[in-house]
Amino acid sequence: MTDTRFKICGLTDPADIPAAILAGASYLGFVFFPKSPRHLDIPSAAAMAATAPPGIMKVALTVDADDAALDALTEAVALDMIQLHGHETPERVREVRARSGLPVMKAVGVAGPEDIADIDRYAAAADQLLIDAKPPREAELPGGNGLPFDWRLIADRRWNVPWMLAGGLTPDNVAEAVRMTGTRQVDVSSGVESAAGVKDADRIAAFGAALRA
Ligand SMILES: O=C(O)c1ccccc1NCC(=O)[C@H](O)[C@H](O)COP(=O)(O)O
Repeated sequence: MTDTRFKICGLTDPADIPAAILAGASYLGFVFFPKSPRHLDIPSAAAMAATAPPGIMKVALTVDADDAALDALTEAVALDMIQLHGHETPERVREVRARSGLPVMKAVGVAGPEDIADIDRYAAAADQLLIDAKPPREAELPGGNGLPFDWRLIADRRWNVPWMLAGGLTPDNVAEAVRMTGTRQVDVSSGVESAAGVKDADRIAAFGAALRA
């Protein structure tokens, strides 16, 4: 399992960056969604991203952002990828890629077999997919809810773009998730936190170790 790449999403403290790097993360995720406990303002994100070593993908997560918001982000923060975590259509995914000049990862929520067709639809438009648990109807946040979905739904599926498994992953269950789905990449947020929006360096290290075990 040593080649499983991972993203630590929702970094809020400058100290989260060395913790994620030390654990072996390939991607660092910054959330731009004011309702989230992980929301960052642009100057804070720019300062944090500037401390990341070369070769680590710095990903901005946005939710149904308009062009002006995306332009403000991409002008100020040294980014390598944009993650769209709202109701963006495949056409909007293509627009964001063309406008930003950055690769785009589209999050697709899965709750049941009826959601698998959506993954196929977005695979034709995005550079990467993030296959996440669909948020419960009453959830305040479209992601970062610490909920897994039934991994058997995607166990035998492959797409023609790179994809990441997300949703409720923890140091304790990530090895099983990789085994069941065959994914080469995973994403975690609340599973490596001590409280909402507060990353825990020991849990980040344990997550990386679980993928190397
Ligand atoms: O993390 C957030 O606060 C967030 C807010 C708005 C949209 C998406 C959000 N997170 C999305 C992610 O990429 C998470 O890492 C992914 O949903 C997995 O989260 P978790 O189940 O907590 O590991």
